[in-house]
Amino acid sequence: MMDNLALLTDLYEFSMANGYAQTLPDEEAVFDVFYRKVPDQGSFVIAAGLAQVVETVRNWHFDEAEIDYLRGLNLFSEAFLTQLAEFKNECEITAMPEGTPVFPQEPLLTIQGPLWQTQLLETFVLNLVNHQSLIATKARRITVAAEGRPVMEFGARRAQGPDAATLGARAAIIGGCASTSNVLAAKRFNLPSAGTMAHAWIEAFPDELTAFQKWAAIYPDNASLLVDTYDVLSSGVPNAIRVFKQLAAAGHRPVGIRIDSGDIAQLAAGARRQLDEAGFIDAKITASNALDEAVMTSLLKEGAPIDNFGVGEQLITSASSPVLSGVYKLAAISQNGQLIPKIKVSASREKTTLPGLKRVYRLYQQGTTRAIGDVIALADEKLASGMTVVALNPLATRSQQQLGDFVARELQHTVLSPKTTAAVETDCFAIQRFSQQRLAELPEATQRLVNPDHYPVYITQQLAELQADLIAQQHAKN
Ligand SMILES: Nc1ncnc2c1ncn2[C@@H]1O[C@H](COP(=O)(O)OP(=O)(O)OP(=O)(O)O)[C@@H](O)[C@H]1O
Ligand SMILES: O=P(O)(O)OC[C@H]1O[C@H](OP(=O)(O)OP(=O)(O)O)[C@H](O)[C@@H]1O
Ligand SMILES: O=C(O)c1cccnc1
Repeated sequence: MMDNLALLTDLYEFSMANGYAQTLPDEEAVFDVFYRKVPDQGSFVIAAGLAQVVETVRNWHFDEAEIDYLRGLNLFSEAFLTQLAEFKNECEITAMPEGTPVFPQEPLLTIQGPLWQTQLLETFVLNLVNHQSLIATKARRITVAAEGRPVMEFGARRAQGPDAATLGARAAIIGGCASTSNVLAAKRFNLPSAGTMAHAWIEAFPDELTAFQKWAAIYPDNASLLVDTYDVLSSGVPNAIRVFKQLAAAGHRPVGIRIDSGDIAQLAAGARRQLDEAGFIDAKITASNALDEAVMTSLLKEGAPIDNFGVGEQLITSASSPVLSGVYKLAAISQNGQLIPKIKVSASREKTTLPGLKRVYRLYQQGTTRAIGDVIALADEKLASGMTVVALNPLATRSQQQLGDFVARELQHTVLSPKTTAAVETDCFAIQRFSQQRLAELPEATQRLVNPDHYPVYITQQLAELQADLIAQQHAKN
C-alpha cells in the first residue's frame, strides 16, 4: 500500500478546489494527461505508473492531521475542509494500459469527475506518470541496445531519492530490464533481485584470490566475481579462473565475472579468451560502469563479448534526457449535465489543447497486426473507412488525409470509477510482455534509437473543426 499522497499536491490545486467549491460546486470536468516532447528525441513514450495512480486514488483521503494542517494555512473555508474530511472519490479514470507506446498529444489518461476533485488529482497523477513513463522509456532504449542480453537495473544508489529508486526499478522492468539490485523494489513488486559483489569485498581481504575463494565458499552456485579491482587481465580473470576450477572440481557451475572499469570492449575480449582457454565457455561476462544505450551500442558494435549488462545511474535518472513534461489539461466542463469542450489557446499549434472528451484509436491494416497510425476522435464519433483526418504533426507534408480500410483498437480503458474497479495489470513482466507486443506492431523505423521515423497521429476532422471553432471564439472575445 502506498502512503496517502493527498497532500502531494501543489498549493494552487487546493486554492482552486476551495474556490470551485464556492463558485462552481456542481460542475464536472474532464482532464487529459498527455505529453508533447519525447525524451532522447525518440518517437514515443512507454506509458507507466498507472497502477500507482489507481492505488493512490483508491487510498485518497484526508485525515484529521491533514485537515488541521490545511486549516492552519488560513486559506480555506470550513465548508471546504469539511468536504475534504467527508470526501469520497467520485472520479472516473480511463487510461492506456501500462506498457503502451504512446505518441505526443495522445491522452494517455483521462480523468472525469467533480471539478474540484479532478483538479486536486493533477500533481500526484503527473508525478507518478511522468516519472515512471520516463524511466520505462529509457529502459526500453537501453534494453534495445542490449540486443537481447539481460539488463540488471543497478541504479538505487544514484536515483534521486528512495521513491525514484523503487518506482524507477518497477518502470525499468516494464521497459525491458530483467532484474533489479534493489531489494525493496523486488519485494514490493515481486521482481527478480540480482547482483554480484562490490570492490569493498575484494579490498576487505588481504588479496584478490582470497576474496574470491571466500565468496565462492559461501556462494558456490552464485559466483559472479568482480575482476577489476587491481588489474582485470593479469590478476582478476586469472584469479577468477583459479576459483572456478576449484568450484568445478567440487561439482559447481561458476557463474562468471563482472568488469566495471577501463576499456570494457578490450577487457571483455581478453577475459573471454582466458575463460575459454581455461574451458569456462559458459562463464558469463557482465559489464557495468555508467552504461547507457549509446555506450552499449558502441561496445556491441566493437564486438565486445558481453553477456549481461548492469545499468544504474544513466537509466534510473534518464540522465541524457531527464524530464518527461507530461501535462494535465482541462478538456471539458459540464454545465447542466452537458459537457462543454474547453481549450487552452497558444501561439504555437503544439501547445493549443485538443478540446472535448476524446478517444484514442490505433489503426491496423485489415487482417494484420501492423499499426498504420493513431487517430484521436471525439468520444461520440464513429471511425469509418474513407474518413478524412488531419495530421497532428505540423510538419506533415499532407495535413489532410483520407483513411483507407483499417481495424481500430481503442487504447484507453476504464480502470477506476466510483461504481466499478476494473483489474489493472500489476505483474511487471506481464506489462513488459504487453509492451513488447504493442511495440512489435509499430513500424520498425519509428523504433530506431537514433532519428526515428515519425509515426502518423491524426485527429478527426470533427475534432479539428471543434478546435478551430473554439480558437475563433476566443479570438473574437479578445
Ligand atoms: N570500449 C568502450 N567503448 C565505449 N565506451 C566505453 C568503452 N569502455 C568503457 N566505456 C565507457 O566509457 C566510460 C568511462 O568512464 P570512466 O572514465 O569513469 O571509467 P574508468 O575510469 O574506466 O572507470 P572508473 O572511474 O569507474 O574506475 C564509461 O561510461 C564506460 O562504460
Ligand atoms: O555505473 P552505474 O551504471 O551507475 O552502475 C552501478 C555502479 O555502481 C557501482 O559502482 P560504485 O558505486 O561502487 O562506484 P564506482 O562508479 O566507483 O564503481 C557499480 O560498480 C557500478 O559501477
Ligand atoms: O550487484 C552488483 O553488481 C551491483 C549492484 C548495484 C550497483 N552496482 C553493482
